[in-house]
Amino acid sequence: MAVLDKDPREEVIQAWYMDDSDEDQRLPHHLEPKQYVSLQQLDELGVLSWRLDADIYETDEELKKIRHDRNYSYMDFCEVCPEKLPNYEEKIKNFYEEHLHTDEEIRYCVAGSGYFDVRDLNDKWIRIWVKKGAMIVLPAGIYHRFTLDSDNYIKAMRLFVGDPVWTPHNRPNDHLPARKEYLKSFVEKEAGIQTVNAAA
Ligand SMILES: CSCCC(=O)/C(O)=C/O
Ligand SMILES: [Fe+2]
Repeated sequence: MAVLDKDPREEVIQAWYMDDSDEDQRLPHHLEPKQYVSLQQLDELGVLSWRLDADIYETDEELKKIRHDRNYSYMDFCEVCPEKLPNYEEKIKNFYEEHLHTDEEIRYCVAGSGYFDVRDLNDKWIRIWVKKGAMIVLPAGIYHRFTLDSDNYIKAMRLFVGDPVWTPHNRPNDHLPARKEYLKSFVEKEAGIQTVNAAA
């Protein structure tokens, strides 16, 4: 019997559908019963992920290759805690406003942990828990938000193609080309599947 190895990403990235409660945003907000979302399902939404060795990010060849292949020329760090992040309270509030960007949001958690929430195609919230070693890419045009978890600390590497643009476009902003392109990619995928089926 073939034994399937566990995907190493699952040790540092987990995702699940959220409940609607107004309780503290830093709690997990699982549905009852819990409903997990696979990395494959995230991939289908355009959310890419890797597991890297965060202890060696300065010399890591795997990170170097991802940056090279995807043209991530810009890099800095964002440490989210009151002592290190200027205007902490305002930033925390803004990160949790539902928004989109006109470019990918690329984050590599090198310490701590946090939640990136993304909307699925039925507009339901999926909570993505990233821990040390998790790198994720949220595609341009996806509605999302970020919050710390109850450990209250994350240090994330931020990557970007060229000069960074961090502008959040709060929902609703459906007229933006990035949003339209994001939604169009699903129509195209669907059409592609139908073309393959018709040819079979
Ligand atoms: C962990 S990085 C802070 C969150 C952030 O940069 C962002 O843009 C959230 O959408
Ligand atoms: Fe964002």
